[in-house]
Amino acid sequence: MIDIKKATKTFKTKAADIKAVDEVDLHVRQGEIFGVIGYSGAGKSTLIRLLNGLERPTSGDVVISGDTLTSMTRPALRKKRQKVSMIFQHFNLLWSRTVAENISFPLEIAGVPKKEREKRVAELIALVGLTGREDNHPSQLSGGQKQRVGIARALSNRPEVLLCDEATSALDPETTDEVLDLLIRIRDEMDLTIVLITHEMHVIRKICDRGAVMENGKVVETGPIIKLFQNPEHSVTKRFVKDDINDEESALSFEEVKEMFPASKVLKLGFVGSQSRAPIVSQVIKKYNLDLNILSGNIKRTNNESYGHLYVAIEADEEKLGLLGEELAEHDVTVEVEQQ
Ligand SMILES: Nc1ncnc2c1ncn2[C@@H]1O[C@H](COP(=O)(O)OP(=O)(O)OP(=O)(O)O)[C@@H](O)[C@H]1O
Repeated sequence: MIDIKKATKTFKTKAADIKAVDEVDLHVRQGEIFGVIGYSGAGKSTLIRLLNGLERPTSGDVVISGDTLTSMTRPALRKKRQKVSMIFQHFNLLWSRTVAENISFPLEIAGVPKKEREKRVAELIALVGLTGREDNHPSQLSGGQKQRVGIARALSNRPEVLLCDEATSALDPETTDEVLDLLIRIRDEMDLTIVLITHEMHVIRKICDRGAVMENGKVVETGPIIKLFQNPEHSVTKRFVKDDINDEESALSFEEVKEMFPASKVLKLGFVGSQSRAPIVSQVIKKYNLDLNILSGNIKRTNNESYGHLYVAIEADEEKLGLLGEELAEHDVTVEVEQQ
């Protein structure tokens, strides 16, 4: 659906040439929610501006549903840009216009007749859950409601692609979740392709199907979200995952565990996929008649799977541990014996 082919964007400044995007190759599939994550200055905003045609790559191509943005005429690009819309961190609403008038604005620019505009605006207001707020001004709305107006406005011209630029960064966690749920719903209902940029890993975890990690203008790692979380390879990805998990591993003192359970071994059980919620561990423990103490754990949900780990102290000899490991491995639960 979207193909970014060896795209580079260099800004020439007095001091130096800055490669904000450096030979990026990315493919985004139709109907997926694709997340780009990176720390400040990684090149995310520049990448998203290449996608909406606001910047032209210095070299390389950006292709959206078969149209190469880099070789389109200005009028054709203007038309295409109506199909690639965007929502912003600070909403970018027109403060003198009402909710309905904000949503109607892109339709006016596109020359849609008044009757049709009114019908479309009413549909969109219902879709984003703002019925009754049509005549409010943005200043009368909460942050979450403002972003709903931003989303409705972005959808007015029935876009193929919705770009989200840190769209939830100014919202509290609960409102963030509501807006993310809305994005999932509109993707499902409208078969939209969504690309979002963020520095918040939980946003990626909660709604994205696949993602890319950027550093210094380059994509350093890409893949399905569950893979990025379960098995991060690049140091930047690892940092993001660690921040998200807020890992308690370091809090685990083996001295304390040894004192409490002198005859036990400490195991780290790793989970990925739907079995995380199934009672596999308790079934296997019962089967081998073992004693188990849970020390700490962390199971997280992505948009459609779970992953995480559990530290347990367990009393068992080598043979039983071997059998336990084999049986859990059959259910895709990994077992590591921690050093003591
Ligand atoms: N118009 C410009 N002129 C010169 N340098 C620029 C321009 N736009 C971006 N840059 C530089 O390109 C690099 C990438 O910036 P970009 O804004 O794309 O990163 P980002 O990941 O979106 O960061 P942030 O989250 O802080 O916006 C930075 O070093 C930035 O200073």
